[in-house]
This record gives sequence, C-alpha cells and structure tokens, in this order.
Amino acid sequence: MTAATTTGLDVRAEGLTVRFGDTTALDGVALSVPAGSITGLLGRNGSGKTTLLSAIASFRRPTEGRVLVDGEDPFENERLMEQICLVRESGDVLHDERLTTNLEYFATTRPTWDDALAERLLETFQLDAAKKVSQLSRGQRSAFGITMGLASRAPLTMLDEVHLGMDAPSRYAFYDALLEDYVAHPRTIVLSSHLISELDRLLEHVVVLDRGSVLLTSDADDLRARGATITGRTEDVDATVRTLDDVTVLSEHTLGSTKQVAVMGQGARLTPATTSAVRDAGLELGQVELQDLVVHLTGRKS
Ligand SMILES: Nc1ncnc2c1ncn2[C@@H]1O[C@H](COP(=O)(O)OP(=O)(O)OP(=O)(O)O)[C@@H](O)[C@H]1O
Repeated sequence: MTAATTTGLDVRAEGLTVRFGDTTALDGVALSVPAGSITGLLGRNGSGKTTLLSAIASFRRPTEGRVLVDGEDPFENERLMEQICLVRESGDVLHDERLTTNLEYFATTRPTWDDALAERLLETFQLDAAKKVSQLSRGQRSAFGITMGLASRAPLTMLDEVHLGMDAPSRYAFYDALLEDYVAHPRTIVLSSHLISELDRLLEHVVVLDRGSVLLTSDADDLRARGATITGRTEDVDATVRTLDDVTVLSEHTLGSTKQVAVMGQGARLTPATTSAVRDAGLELGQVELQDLVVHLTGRKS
C-alpha cells in the first residue's frame, strides 16, 4: 500500500515533556513519524495521545524538550502552520455557522484545500451543508471534522479520535475515503484511535504510548512479524502450542472444532523452530492482528 511518491512532513520529538500541574502527560518522549506514511498513535485512555498531537500542532508548548516538524519548531511558524492540520474530537469549528461557511473559512487558510473532495465527502456522509454545526448529531459532527481534515490535504494531517460516535458504515466509509485519497495524494497522516482492529489494514507505522512514555514505535509489518496466528483442529492446536516455550498466547478463539490462537514471540520474528513445529503439525500460520499485539504490550504493565 506504499504510495508512489513520498511527500508530507516528518515529525520528530526529543525529550518531549508536558506537565499539567502535578500530572506528567508526556515524560521525555522521543519518537519519529516518517513522512508520507499512515501512522497509528495508539495507547490506553490517558496515555498522552491528545497531548502529543496538540504539541505537534503547537496548540500546546512543551514543558521540556522539543518537537520538530520538517526539521523546524512549529510554534508560531507560519510556513508550517498552513501545512499542519489537527482535527480533534471536540471540533475546532464555528458551531453557530453553517457547514458551508466553515468550509469556506477553512479553505482560505489551507493552500492545499480541495473543494471537490469536500463536496464528495459531504455526500458520502450525507451531511447537509446548509445546516449549522450546532444542529448536527455527534456522529455527523465527527464526519464533518473528517471532511475538513481530509479536504485540507495538509502535508501533516492528524486526526484525534475523530470517528468516535460514528456508526460502522460511516466509519468504514471514512477508512475507504482516507485510503483512496492518501494513495492519490500521499501525505503524512497520524490517526489516534482505540479501534485498532478497524485501522489495522491502514497502518504502515505505529507509535504506542503508555502512561506518557513511548512503549513502542515500529513499522507495522515489523510489529506484525513478531507474532502469528495458529489455526487448526482444537486438540492439535492445543497440543502444539503447549510445546512452544518461546511464545506468549495473546488470544484464543474457537469455532466448532477449529481453534485459532494468536501468539507473540520474544524476538523480532518467530523462531524457525516455532514455525517448523506449527507447520509439521499440519497447522496453518497466519497474520496476527495489531490489536492483539498492542493490547498485550499495553496491558501487561497495568
Ligand atoms: N488540560 C489538562 N489539565 C490537566 N491534566 C490534563 C489536561 N489534559 C490532559 N491531562 C492529563 O494528561 C494525561 C494525558 O491525557 P491525554 O488527553 O493526552 O490522553 P489520551 O491518550 O489522549 O487519552 P484518551 O484516550 O482518553 O483520549 C491524562 O492523565 C490527563 O488527565
């Protein structure tokens, strides 16, 4: 799914600390987000995702450390400001104005704005542009935030839990629209979300935060390679998994006489001994879901 040409802005954080009084929301975070990728910003409630995105968009100043976008401090940086778009669930919009007015206003601040895409997305989400934002339902408001975020085509587009409150058909319409437009117009997109399984197919890079620190930053395929699913007859799967001493079982699902177990190894990939043992037992090895890995990684320390 790698886009043909890589454009977009990269992000680097170094020693990034943000405190709110006694609360340390981010604690010496160091990470990088590659340009021209779709990155998932994952982590449990309160892990610091919104704070990190706000610091990158320079809505919030770091207490210590720094953020660099395209190699520069984004704070009061006019060149970068028009190239960075952060859509928050709270929605930074004019609530008492019609959608059309909001779109017109947004378009004037965004050199990369695409009117036709905005029109298409309004139609996809069945949003009435004559309505005021305050007249939209929660899910419709989220869809409107997405419309503004995607139509901005900002070289760095960050969507913070934007699809909360949207029903499943609308969420899948969002994922499809995002992917289609990203392939045609590559840019850096950061998505923060709890719905990891739904985002799995979109993500090329992942950053996992845990209580204000970076637990993991990885290419998504490298992360997937750390585990696998093992599928087959229940008794065969159980017997084989019992013999594997270098894996952790992440989840188990049984359907009739068939069982699927998701496992994670200790290294960067499963060992040849493990994969041979599974194949020799006539079982199927498949791709593990990012969700299983991330839940495991973020769950074990709590
Ligand atoms: N304005 C604020 N004042 C005080 N504490 C704050 C403020 N904003 C965030 N925090 C605290 O900072 C920590 C990180 O919050 P943040 O909103 O960044 O987490 P999050 O990962 O986005 O969470 P969620 O998934 O629940 O949205 C939390 O402990 C939160 O209570």
